[in-house]
Amino acid sequence: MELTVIGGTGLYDIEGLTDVRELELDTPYGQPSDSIVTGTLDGVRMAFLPRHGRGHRIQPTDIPVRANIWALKSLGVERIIAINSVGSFKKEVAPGHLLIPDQLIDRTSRRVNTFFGDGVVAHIAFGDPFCPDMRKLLVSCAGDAGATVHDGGTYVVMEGPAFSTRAESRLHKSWGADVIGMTALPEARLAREAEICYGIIACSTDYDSWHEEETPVTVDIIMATLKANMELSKRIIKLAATRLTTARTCGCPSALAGAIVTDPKLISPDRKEHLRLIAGKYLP
Ligand SMILES: CSC[C@H]1O[C@H](OP(=O)(O)O)[C@H](O)[C@@H]1O
Ligand SMILES: Nc1ncnc2[nH]cnc12
Repeated sequence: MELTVIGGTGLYDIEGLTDVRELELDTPYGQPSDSIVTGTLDGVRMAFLPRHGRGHRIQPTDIPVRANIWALKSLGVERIIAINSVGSFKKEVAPGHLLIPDQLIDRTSRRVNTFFGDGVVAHIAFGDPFCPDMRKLLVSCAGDAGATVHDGGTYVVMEGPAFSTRAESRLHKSWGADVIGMTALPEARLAREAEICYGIIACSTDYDSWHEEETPVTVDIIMATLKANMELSKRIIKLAATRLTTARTCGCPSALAGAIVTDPKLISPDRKEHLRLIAGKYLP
């Protein structure tokens, strides 16, 4: 599978695929958010998974992120483009603009964020949470697709589901963050543990709740720019599919090398088997 798209709010299917198959997968972490559609887009093998499920049934806290990433890894996925709607903390990142983030701040509180634990300790490097090559690809494809695109920025991940208070919004803005959403974590962290290249197209839909002259964000406000943002995202996905290089030269394919600190002799055969898909090459 050369490329995978995880769709967010407003993106529940991908158009133009041929050789379409719909896979209902099960994983050690339960079922993914929905069936995974695979197919070919302009000669490139692709997979698509909507993180909230079709019909938007799953709230951010309840997204089965480990099942989603495990299922994609089991299909041999090496690269993920994630589509995320976000509120903006910067006047210049207006609704309708796109931003390709390079940093994250974790403000979630109710999510399991690792495949490890249960007797196995692993500390991946996450200083740069996004694949640099995916970021470069997304910035160039977004520009060529006609988007106003901001290269880099910090995405605050909040728990939700309610939007921020004005005070929280001002606090996040004062930290120098650029955008806020509810879904980039633990998705990015689990993709890194699974050694999958991962990049986000953050689609600005609103000014969150900090702006003195604007109404604090509501779903209605978000809906006003959602359709145009998703049309742009689909154009970017198409361009990205044609511009993939075959071999990965970033650090993502070896993200787990040296990260597992537990003495392998102390890891039970059952636990090793459980982790085989994610970490098998490091746990002989
Ligand atoms: C329905 S607006 C709030 C919703 O939109 C974002 O979703 P996603 O990141 O999947 O595009 C945000 O994180 C919230 O889940
Ligand atoms: N302001 C906002 N806060 C959290 N998630 C969002 N998704 C889109 N806009 C958002």
